[in-house]
Amino acid sequence: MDIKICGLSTEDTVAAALNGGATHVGFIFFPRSPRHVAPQQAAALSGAAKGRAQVVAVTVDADDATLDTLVRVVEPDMLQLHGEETPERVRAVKQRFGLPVMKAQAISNLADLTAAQRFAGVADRLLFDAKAPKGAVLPGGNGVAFDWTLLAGLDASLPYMLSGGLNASNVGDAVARTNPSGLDISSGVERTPGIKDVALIESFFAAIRSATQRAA
Ligand SMILES: O=C(O)c1ccccc1N[C@@H]1O[C@H](COP(=O)(O)O)[C@@H](O)[C@H]1O
Repeated sequence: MDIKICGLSTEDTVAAALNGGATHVGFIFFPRSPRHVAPQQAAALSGAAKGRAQVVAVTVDADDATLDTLVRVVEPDMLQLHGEETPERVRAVKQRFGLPVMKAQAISNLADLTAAQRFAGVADRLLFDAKAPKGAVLPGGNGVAFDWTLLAGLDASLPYMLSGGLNASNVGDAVARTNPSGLDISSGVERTPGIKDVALIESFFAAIRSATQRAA
């Protein structure tokens, strides 16, 4: 199972993610987020991940000029589009940059899952996240889970990562209920918003290990 630790901003937490077995490390490029990093900072941090994990640049309705800079400076392996991007926009981004795209879809009901099917054959992967609470500043990273039972019977024509409110206490249950091809976590391994914690990252990986051992 792929595991993405998202919203990293320090060397020690990038190292903890990689040592724990992260297959993806995510950097947030959204100025309103407490996890926002400058492209040069992400480029420096992601050096440690080269050859060990995929570097994911997370953006929200970013324009071409912003993406041009990110792709040039950070050289990510994948773009995560976490805004209101349409299938046409996803197609255009893939064509312009030649990079795989993971499209986030906010989920609060079955209609949202149906809407996600618009990206079949367009995005390389989906990321199911909870719909942001009313008044939230961020479209993701709010530490809120959605009703995982909505995923039962999902036509899994697209691989997806499960995200939204995951932490060491609930990840075992999440895996048992949804059997996703990937997991994505941000605020569940933080001490305070934007401040990742090495011990919480280690606990998260330990919880995944015991969940997968139980399932085997
Ligand atoms: O984390 C952020 O600040 C963020 C900002 C803008 C778009 C996406 C963001 N994070 C993504 O949100 C999900 C879930 O986060 P959490 O575990 O519930 O805190 C994760 O995919 C991040 O990539």
